[in-house]
Amino acid sequence: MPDSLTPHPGPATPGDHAATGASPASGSGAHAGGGGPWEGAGGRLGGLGVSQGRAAGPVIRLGDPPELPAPRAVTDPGAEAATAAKALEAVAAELNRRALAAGGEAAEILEALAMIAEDPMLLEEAERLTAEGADAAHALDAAFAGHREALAQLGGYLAERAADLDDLRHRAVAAALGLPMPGLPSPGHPYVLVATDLSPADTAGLGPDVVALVTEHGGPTSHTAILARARGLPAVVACQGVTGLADGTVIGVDGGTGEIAIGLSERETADVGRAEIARRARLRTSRGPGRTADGHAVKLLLNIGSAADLAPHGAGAGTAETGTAETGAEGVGAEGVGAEGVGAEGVGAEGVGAEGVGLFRTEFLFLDRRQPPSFEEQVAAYAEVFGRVEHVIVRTLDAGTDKPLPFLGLPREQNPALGVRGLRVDRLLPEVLDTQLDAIAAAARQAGAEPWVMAPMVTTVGEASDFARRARARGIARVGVMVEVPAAALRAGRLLQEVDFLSIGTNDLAQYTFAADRQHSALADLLDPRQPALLELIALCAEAGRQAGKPVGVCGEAAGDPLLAPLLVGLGVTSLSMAPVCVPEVREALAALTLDECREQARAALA
Ligand SMILES: C=C(OP(=O)(O)O)C(=O)O
Ligand SMILES: [Mg+2]
Repeated sequence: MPDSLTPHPGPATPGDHAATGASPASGSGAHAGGGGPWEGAGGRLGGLGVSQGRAAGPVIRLGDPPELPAPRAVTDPGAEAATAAKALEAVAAELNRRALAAGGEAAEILEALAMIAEDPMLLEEAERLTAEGADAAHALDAAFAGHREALAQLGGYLAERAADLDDLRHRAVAAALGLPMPGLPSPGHPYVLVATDLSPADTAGLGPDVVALVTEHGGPTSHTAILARARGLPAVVACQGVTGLADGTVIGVDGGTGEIAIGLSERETADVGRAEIARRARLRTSRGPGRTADGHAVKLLLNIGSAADLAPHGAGAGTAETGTAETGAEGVGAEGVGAEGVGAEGVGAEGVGAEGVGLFRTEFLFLDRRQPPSFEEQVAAYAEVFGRVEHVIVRTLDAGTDKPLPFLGLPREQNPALGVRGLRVDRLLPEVLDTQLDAIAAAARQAGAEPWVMAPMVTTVGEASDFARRARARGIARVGVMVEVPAAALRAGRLLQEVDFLSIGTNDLAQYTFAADRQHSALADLLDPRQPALLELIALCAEAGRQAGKPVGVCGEAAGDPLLAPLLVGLGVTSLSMAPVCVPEVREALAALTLDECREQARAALA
């Protein structure tokens, strides 16, 4: 049975988000597979691609930090303390000035940095050191070093923030020495900015002439990566040796694969620019089923909370794209939209032409209420979605922790994330699940649909088999479970003897694998879905699915990351379910690589 949302021409998608295409030297991101669209006579470097897209242009390296001269004999400690204070003031003033000019997210970052420069503890430490005989520059250097050390010892995400302090230190020392403050070059032409590490202040202050970023240090959660992604600027971090390139060397940067090609010709540079413009245009109109460059089908599905997350019925009149021969049995096209599909007028969810709904989070119907929704109300809400989308995976109520439902009257818990949540609510209130399964079955009959149904937070085989029995007893043909707990991943093969499919919730699976609260920003590095331990669990599930001949998808946020999607496919998952905005880029990312290349990425990540 084909699973589909009718593809239709929709509004511009958020894939078109960068200034790079506006610049003549800006790059592509066409992701034509293994190597870039360049020869690059000067060889290659490799790093970690953290922001999709390709660009080419001459390298300009960020100016070196000021050299600290030998300590001076101090005759007037008060004057040194005043110089140190003025230097910190000047740094804060400069950052605030740039914040005003930048606006938005960049302004917030610059203002936060200005506040660090104004931190009284920093000044007190510098004053203490001048009183002990240090000159202003050395006092500032030592005060920043102390703060930096404290951060670095905390490790992980906070250690990545140490670079912020280095940048402030360079600025403050330069100000104390009467040197110009180090900062971004403005050569008046497009260029690739290369640096040992880029401070948030620098990244936030980037002008439109920067077409790509490459740094020698940095990680996927660094500000460089986050801001580059937000701006759609191709970026590569952890690129060893890049600062050894001479200014003016023309390089090609692939922010997806992390490849740097050195010594591009004028023609190659122009080709990269054209390809990038074409890529962005393609993303805007991207349609069709998910598949790799060699035709391996991977369903691209949507995460929704209600029918309102689908485009209004009838909004996207017209030209449904027809399926093609390579689409295969699981493909989607005009023929995939039957009477039970989204309708002849061709409504694609948000116009992105996905192949169905991979995660219908039903708890949104239950939130913010004094009473649970009635049986009839539930039937109407589910039938509305089933009537508009042919392939829907509906998840039963996932209450608890971040989604509390007061009317359930669940007992207060010391540690709710490890308590009665998801399917576990059924232990206390079995009628909630029974009513919901009844409502799903009734809605399916009403809409003439065959939804797949899955349970959240399943931990044991016993839970899976009980859930499957109760769902099948109501005529629900395809029953699955989410894999969000390591115990479930470890028993994936056994679970698949009970159910028809698995859907991996990487958000919770990361939380429970790394014992790190998924909402805790200071633990973001632990929650990074690239962590090999998480990837191993995903691989276990995918392999179990392959052996059982049953689908295993991913519906956590990781599925919508175009840098991760190929890797997940390489691990063997069969579908990716994501927020609608993510679909075009993920589709594009998969289409650029063969299945073998995806597998190679997976092998490398696991290693
Ligand atoms: C998709 C998931 O479920 P939710 O984010 O709703 O907990 C997940 O945990 O990855
Ligand atoms: Mg979850």
